[in-house]
Amino acid sequence: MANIIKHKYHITRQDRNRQNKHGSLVLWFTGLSGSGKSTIASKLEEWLFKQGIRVYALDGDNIRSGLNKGLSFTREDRLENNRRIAEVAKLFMDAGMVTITAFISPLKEDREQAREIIGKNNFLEIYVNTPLEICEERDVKGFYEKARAGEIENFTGISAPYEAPESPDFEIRTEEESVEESVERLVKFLEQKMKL
Ligand SMILES: Nc1ncnc2c1ncn2[C@@H]1O[C@H](COP(=O)(O)OS(=O)(=O)O)[C@@H](OP(=O)(O)O)[C@H]1O
Ligand SMILES: Nc1ncnc2c1ncn2[C@@H]1O[C@H](COP(=O)(O)OP(=O)(O)O)[C@@H](O)[C@H]1O
Repeated sequence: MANIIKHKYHITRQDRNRQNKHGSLVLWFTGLSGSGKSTIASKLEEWLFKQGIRVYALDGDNIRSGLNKGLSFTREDRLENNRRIAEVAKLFMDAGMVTITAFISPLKEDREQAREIIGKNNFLEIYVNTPLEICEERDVKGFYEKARAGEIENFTGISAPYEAPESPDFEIRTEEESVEESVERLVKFLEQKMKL
């Protein structure tokens, strides 16, 4: 980096964690469109917030319509989308938040890049494993129908790939459990992973 000299600030993530009385990390949700990422992430955020935990969820609404406005769904832009999300998630984590991200992050390279930026000890991969047929049946936004009709190109699962995580830290099968059950399991998992 040319002519950039970092100023050393003195309040550390550990100082913030101590003040908050809980740790901070990133819960990185991945899954197809309509798999349930936003629904579960939002309920988890609500649950943690009500417990007094500092939590923030990054989702399409606050990223693709703001910071990442202008990025498309080509491979190159998705990788860049996920890179910026990971950098933002890292800042939130450093600020002491339990940080939740809910993006498709379709390829292993998207998630590996995020893990590298955030740091492997702070990164939990949460795979919302809902079969394509079910996502398509739900078709929450009507995008699958459009993608099948060729009206949306590079649509994940239809005309662009999704690589399922091989060994996620946590897996959710939404055809087998309710949102409430997933959140309950996630909270127990988090309690084991960090001091909440
Ligand atoms: N071509 C294509 N493929 C997949 N998804 C599409 C596409 N075009 C628009 N959308 C809508 O954008 C949401 C996915 O954006 P993400 O930022 O999560 O995607 S990615 O991680 O960069 O792959 C996704 O939202 P979710 O349904 O919340 O996953 C879609 O509603
Ligand atoms: N067990 C479940 N967990 C999560 N979502 C579910 C479940 N069962 C049905 N759904 C529905 O599936 C849809 C998932 O949509 P959404 O959360 O927007 O997915 P994504 O963010 O992955 O695109 C919602 O309409 C939700 O109500």
